[in-house]
Amino acid sequence: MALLVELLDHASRGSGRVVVALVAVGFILNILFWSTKYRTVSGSPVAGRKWWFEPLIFTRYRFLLNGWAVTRAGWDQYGDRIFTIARPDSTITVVPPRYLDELQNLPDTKLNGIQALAEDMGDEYSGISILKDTHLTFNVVRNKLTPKMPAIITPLLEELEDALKLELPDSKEWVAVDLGTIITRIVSRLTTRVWVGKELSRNDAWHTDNIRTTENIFITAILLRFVPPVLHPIVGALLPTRRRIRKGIQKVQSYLVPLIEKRRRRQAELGTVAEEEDDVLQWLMDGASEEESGAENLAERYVYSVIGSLYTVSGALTDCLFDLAEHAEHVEPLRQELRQVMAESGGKWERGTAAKLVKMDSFMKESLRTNAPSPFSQKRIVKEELRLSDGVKLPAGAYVCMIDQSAIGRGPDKFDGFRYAGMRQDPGFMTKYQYTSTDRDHLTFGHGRLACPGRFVASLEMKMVLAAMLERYEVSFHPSGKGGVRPQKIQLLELAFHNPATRVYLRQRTKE
Ligand code: HEM
Repeated sequence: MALLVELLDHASRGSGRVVVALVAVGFILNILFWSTKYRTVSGSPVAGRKWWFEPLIFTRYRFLLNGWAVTRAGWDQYGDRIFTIARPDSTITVVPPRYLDELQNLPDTKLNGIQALAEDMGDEYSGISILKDTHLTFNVVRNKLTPKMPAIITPLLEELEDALKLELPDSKEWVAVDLGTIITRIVSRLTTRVWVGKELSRNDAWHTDNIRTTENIFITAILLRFVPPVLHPIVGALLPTRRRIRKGIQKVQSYLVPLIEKRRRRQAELGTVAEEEDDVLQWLMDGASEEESGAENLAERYVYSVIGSLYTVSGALTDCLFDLAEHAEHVEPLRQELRQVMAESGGKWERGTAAKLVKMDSFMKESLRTNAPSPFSQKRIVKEELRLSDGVKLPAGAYVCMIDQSAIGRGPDKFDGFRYAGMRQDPGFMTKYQYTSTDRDHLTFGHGRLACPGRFVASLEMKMVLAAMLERYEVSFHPSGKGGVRPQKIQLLELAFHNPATRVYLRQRTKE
């Protein structure tokens, strides 16, 4: 945590020794050892290059410090054609959204999504390469967890109740809190409950170990992006975070390996899976290939698989709560909808409750539209040369992606939390504008064959947490409960983080 906070804190001030030193070292190494991992479409223009003769090294480091602005400039200048983004570690290719339909469902042998994800996230140096060449987690989340959503409502609510008591302030006065960290811990508990059960969801050390390991994976991935790929074996070997990841994995294995072995022994005795063990870990165990099924391998796989669930949901939830604080006019209508929906089910959260929270769904979608975690979507490695419908060729070995237009502010300017609720009143658009729906203008969950399989669970968990927060707390950026300024996110490369120094004020509501 300390290293992440340090890195982000320095980055947020735009100077600081850490970022300046890293940029300087990366810059020199890049001049000396430049190499690129990915091929590009010949003749495609480079986004953010100030003059045609500007050495590309400057464009690369402009992207590192100002990636969102470079992407925006690329979109504005070349949006409807193929262009490239020069990252410090490689050059990637941006294809326009008109190719979405023909690219979205191509098989892994032609366009590989998990390879692009792994290579962006530090590959073998962070250890995430263990996920390459397998769809185990994807299949488990899509085919097992999502259909089981009605069954996880009760355990999630029980876990949430306990987590709120532990993590949130018990005060009727305004109290300053680090909401991002609190929400990460709450989401870690919810995720653990659904993935491995109650024994670990109530284990504080488990959450700390998991969260720290995930942070070290992120830091390793980010730091490697500062230097050219030819140096990754050397820099990767020297990074202290890499050793910390190994230690973290060993800790997670020390919890999960005995659990997996215990389950296997019990299942051998009973000849069946106990009801309380019907969870994500069990489905991973059941679906694993021979090579994946060793207890240590499964435990390691768990760490990398859960990242997609933990950080995305906690980031999106924190944004929703910040949006509630900033656009407080939405709070009462959201509470009113919640009261009405809960009254219809006698105060109980039922199978259909989440779907009835149309205003909340809309608020979450608007929050995701205006706070997308990255301007890029549909990231893929081209495995064999592709000829597109208009004759353009994407070479094998290219990294291609699309721009999520809303992420770079090319959607409506104003935040309107009920925009999508309004659009859904037209019966033709009832489902098109749900939080979990994806299309060319809403790519934050991806789109097509590989679209995020966990978005339905994400939506359910987020609605539960938001409902609890609306019922029990007021949120503000100012200790008086009014006004205050929402801090800017920290942007580095194509990533955006909450500033860890951000404090939000919470106050318990008096019961209605
Ligand atoms: C707001 C929350 C979330 C966001 C914004 C998000 C976003 C994404 C995106 C952009 C992708 C890549 C899609 C593509 O390549 O086309 C993805 C993939 C994935 N997500 Fe999510 N996600 C979220 C929550 C979750 C949750 C809660 C889970 C698990 C329960 C999950 C599990 C996965 C998995 C397994 C993949 C596939 C990785 C692979 O290709 O194997 N996500 N997600």
